[in-house]
Amino acid sequence: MEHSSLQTLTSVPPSLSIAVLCGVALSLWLAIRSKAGGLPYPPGPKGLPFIGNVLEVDLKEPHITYTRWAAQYGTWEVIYSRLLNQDFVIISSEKVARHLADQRSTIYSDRPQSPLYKLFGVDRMTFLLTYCSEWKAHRKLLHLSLKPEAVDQYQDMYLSSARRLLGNLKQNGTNFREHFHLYTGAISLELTYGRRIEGKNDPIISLATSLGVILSEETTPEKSGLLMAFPLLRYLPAWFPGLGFMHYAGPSRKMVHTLAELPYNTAKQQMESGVLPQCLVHDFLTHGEVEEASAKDAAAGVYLGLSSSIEKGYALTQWLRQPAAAESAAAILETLVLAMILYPDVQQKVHAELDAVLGKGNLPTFADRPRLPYLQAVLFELLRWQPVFPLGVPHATTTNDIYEGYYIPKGCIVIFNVWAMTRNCPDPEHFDPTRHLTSDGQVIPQARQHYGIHFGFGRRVCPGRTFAEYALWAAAATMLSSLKFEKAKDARGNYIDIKLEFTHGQARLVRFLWWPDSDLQLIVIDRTVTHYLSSAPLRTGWMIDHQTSHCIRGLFLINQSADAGHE
Ligand code: HEM
Repeated sequence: MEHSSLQTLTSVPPSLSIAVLCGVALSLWLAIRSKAGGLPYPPGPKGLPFIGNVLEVDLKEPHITYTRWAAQYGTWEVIYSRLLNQDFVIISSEKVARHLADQRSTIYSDRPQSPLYKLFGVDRMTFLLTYCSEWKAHRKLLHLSLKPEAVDQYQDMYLSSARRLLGNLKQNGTNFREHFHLYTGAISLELTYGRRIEGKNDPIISLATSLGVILSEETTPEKSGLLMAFPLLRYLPAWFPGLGFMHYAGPSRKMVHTLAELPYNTAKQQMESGVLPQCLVHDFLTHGEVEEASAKDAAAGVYLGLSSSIEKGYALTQWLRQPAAAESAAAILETLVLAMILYPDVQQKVHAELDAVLGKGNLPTFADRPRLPYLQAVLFELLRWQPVFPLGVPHATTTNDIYEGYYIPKGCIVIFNVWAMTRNCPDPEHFDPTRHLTSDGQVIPQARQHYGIHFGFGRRVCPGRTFAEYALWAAAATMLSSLKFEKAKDARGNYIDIKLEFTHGQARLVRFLWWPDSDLQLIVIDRTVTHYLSSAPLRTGWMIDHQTSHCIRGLFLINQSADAGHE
């Protein structure tokens, strides 16, 4: 009997067996897709059995795929998709995002997890924690120092750091990206531990940078996927083929531990001796009523993301999906420079506003901020034009949910499609600050609320938003009060076109501007210096613009023949 059924099976033509298998797979797939008492998942692309929509997502620019889906599936602003075994909902409407994240915050405030977090020792960082009591303790602490009234106290710190940034740019514009990272990193470090750094050779920063390199090179979403698909692999030795990255797990854990302990303990000793300046750890020790371990981790979570990005460029933060303080703010400053070069009329208006309010050549203070609405609108427009987190930072659901008759399962990854939310306006690719202004040039009241989408949703919303806004404003106002950015010119004096290109972090969350290092791309002009002193030593890279009599310094190596021509 057995034999005959086997014979029957083997005698079936192969094409029929494949058809039967596909049929079974399809019914399984359809069964999976209509869960929870027959309620359907939100609309979305059908996808293939088992692998789901993996092949349909443009991995380089997933926000473009998701925005196309949002348009394709019409008025419904929540799209469902499945990548391998993982459910996703993609929300492309600010209203729905706020509704779910704010009003159902107990369901929508978890974070997706990876087995690599624990393996590499970063699982206790605030931004990676699940929605648990430990996370709540971190948020309580961070709120102490990052609430608007608290960050307001640091005005002098932002301004003096912005002036150092200006000095660095004037001194050596070639490394402008490094200056931006140093600026945002230094102020965040000072805010966290009250520790002033003068350069990237600070031992703590070097350690964090090395850690960032390990995490960036040895841990990738692909490796995370491997361990999630085959959890037992983590118990195999690191020499096992394909598991070489596990060699780095132990050292990484040690480095994270050192980085959480060392600066915290130093700050604590300074506190005991009465010399610790106002900072996060100062507030934690004075008012924070939580375990010391939580305080160390909460501080390290802010600090780790920032210091690693100073030199090696985004390493830690890309991989961890850390919505990093320094990295995001530095990326925004780069985009500011790009916008000023591509839209000289906008730059001219910013200069005019600054000169009218401050007087030409004077540096700003925060008292000037309310009188500079155009500059504020430029900062709002920067993030709308080129959001740093085009897909926000993913949340996950803690339980099943039903929204408008659609089923959203527990453990579903929730993507906030910030890109789509910033494209629903006329001519979205055009940089136009006046979108955020009334007809008489004042900032429209809703602009600030809409800007909030770049800092996340619900209980997970970025605790550093106000701090970031101060830091960006100080840098932008200080730089633009003195500097003018322009496209570079070739040897014949023609402007060199800039190719607008963005690149993504490994986790494809953060978009970075792509500046090919080899090209002479832009020049920075000190517009406060109108007379060139011939007695001053002529420095490589400086030249005079004879039309404006401005002193100009190339951000990249100035083309020799162009240089000679100007001199
Ligand atoms: C322009 C700069 C910044 C941008 C665009 C930004 C954006 C974000 C976003 C989108 C999130 C995720 C929110 C969500 O899950 O819905 C986030 C979380 C976070 N941000 Fe920021 N951020 C910036 C600066 C900062 C700064 C300066 C700090 C600290 C001083 C900071 C600390 C954090 C922390 C700790 C989290 C994790 C919150 C959690 O998971 O509960 N960020 N940020």
